[in-house]
Amino acid sequence: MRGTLDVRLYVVTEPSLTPPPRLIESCLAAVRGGATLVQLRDKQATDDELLLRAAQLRDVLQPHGVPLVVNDRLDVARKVGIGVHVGVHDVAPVVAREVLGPAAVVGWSVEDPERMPPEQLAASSYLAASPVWVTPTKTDTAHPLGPPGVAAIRRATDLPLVGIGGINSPERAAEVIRAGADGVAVVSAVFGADDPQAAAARLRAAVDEALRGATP
Ligand SMILES: Cc1ncc(COP(=O)(O)OP(=O)(O)O)c(N)n1
Ligand SMILES: Cc1ncsc1CCOP(=O)(O)O
Ligand SMILES: [Mg+2]
Repeated sequence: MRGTLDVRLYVVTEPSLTPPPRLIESCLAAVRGGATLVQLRDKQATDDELLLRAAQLRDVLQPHGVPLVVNDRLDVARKVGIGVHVGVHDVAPVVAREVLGPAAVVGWSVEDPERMPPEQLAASSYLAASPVWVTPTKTDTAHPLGPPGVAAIRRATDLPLVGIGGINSPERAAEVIRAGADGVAVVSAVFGADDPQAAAARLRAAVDEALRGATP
């Protein structure tokens, strides 16, 4: 594993699949199945709702040693004492790092391997190759990178790297790892499954097996 952050199975919430009454239960099921990192991604919640959900999730994940990251919202991350994931159209990793301090998890989406300024890399805890494949879960994405795009990012940095987007099977998860990623980030493959724990376990097993075969 590169770095100290465990990104092997990163689950990202989505209000239509993890509605508020089921949010905590769904995330805990994913963790029981082997999720190593959780992102609270909710663009519909009010500020108060997001703050409350973030604090509750932080508290239930903490005994499992699974870090929580909030999507986009640096203000929420700062208030709740959690990490943040930022994309190309959000605040830059250098800004997030300055606000959250050296110990925080700061994740950054990479949509183009040619656009990875060293100062942003230095401020990031992990990178997400985004998207690897087309996905119905998020349609306003950049052009899919495919496994070759993941490999190009891998050649440019040693930071922990996940692929996200369209990773809808253990086979695709393994393909992303074989391209050079350290883990996979998924929404629907876990939270859209009838049994999120079992789905997470299958993905995690595929990631672990592919990692065993990957060159160190
Ligand atoms: C792990 C991970 N990777 C990529 C994204 C996408 O971020 P972004 O491009 O900022 O898009 P939104 O999620 O904000 O719609 C992500 N959230 N998480
Ligand atoms: C949040 C996000 N960022 C890039 S693709 C994506 C959605 C991934 O969803 P799924 O795992 O269901 O394809
Ligand atoms: Mg964003």
